[in-house]
Amino acid sequence: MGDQLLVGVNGAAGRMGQRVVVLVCQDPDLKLGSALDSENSPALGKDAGEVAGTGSVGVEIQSELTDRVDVMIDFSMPSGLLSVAKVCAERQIGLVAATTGLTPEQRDEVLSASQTTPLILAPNMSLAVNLMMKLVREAAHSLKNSPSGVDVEVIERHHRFKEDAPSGTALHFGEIIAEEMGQTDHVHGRQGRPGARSISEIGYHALRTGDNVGEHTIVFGMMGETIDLTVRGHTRDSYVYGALAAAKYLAAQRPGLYSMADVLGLN
Ligand SMILES: NC(=O)C1=CN([C@@H]2O[C@H](COP(=O)(O)OP(=O)(O)OC[C@H]3O[C@@H](n4cnc5c(N)ncnc54)[C@H](O)[C@@H]3O)[C@@H](O)[C@H]2O)C=CC1
Ligand SMILES: O=C(O)C1=N[C@H](C(=O)O)C[C@H](O)C1
Repeated sequence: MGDQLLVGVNGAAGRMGQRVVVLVCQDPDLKLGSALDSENSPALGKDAGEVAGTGSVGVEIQSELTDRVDVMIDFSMPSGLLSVAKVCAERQIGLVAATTGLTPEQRDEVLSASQTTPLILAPNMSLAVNLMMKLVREAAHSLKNSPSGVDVEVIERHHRFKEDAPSGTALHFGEIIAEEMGQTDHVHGRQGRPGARSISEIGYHALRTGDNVGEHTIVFGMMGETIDLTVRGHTRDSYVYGALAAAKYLAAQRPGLYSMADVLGLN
């Protein structure tokens, strides 16, 4: 098994990190090399597999990277991503960065790691969501000169525990639509008397309900008809499979910034 890729997981005790631990251990091409979490995590010192409910895997959760890994997968918090990006940049470890809710400054700091190491920074690792990004771009491009005007609204649903809103994916859908159609105002919810809707707006609506693992609907509203494009996750594994594909892809790359479209062959 000497050819196995050694994978580190940052945020290993979290909802996503636990599923990454389980699916890395099930993949014959991969081996769990390190499991990291916050220095305040009650999971420190525990076996990552035990925490993930899959039985002992012989890797303890630690707060610092001491073991050798080939690629790091991060599903943590902005502070966790910033720390691990610095380490990956210094040690030239490929980084799959999946954490959302970064400020523009934090995003730039993470992106700077691509000067010395292969990097993917993507708000969504799922195949279906990345394909939907292509479809939404095509719809926005085709509708941009619609004579009656098109109102675009982005609706997302996530579990009650999610800390950032709107989702990183919703914001990215908005960026794609604005690139194609030219809207300049990003409006988050509406209340009171905001007045008639302007065509220069993209509206965002973030629902937080139960254990929903993630749904996004893009509404293209016109006079007389509407197109709704929806993508729904059923389990968190949809994101993990994409992250594992990204880790394998980065292992063969030179330092630089890569995209999930590169990984999934969607370009
Ligand atoms: N790009 C994608 O496809 C996806 C991205 N996400 C994002 O991944 C992130 C994590 O999501 P969940 O697992 O649901 O959250 P979670 O709260 O269940 O897990 C986060 C984990 O990170 C740990 N953590 C906090 N600070 C840390 C630090 N400084 N260093 C290392 N670990 C630290 C926490 O202790 C926790 O175990 C969120 O930003 C979420 O939006 C989630 C799903 C898919
Ligand atoms: O926190 C989540 O759960 C998710 N976060 C990502 C986001 O903010 O876009 C991706 C996915 O929707 C699940």
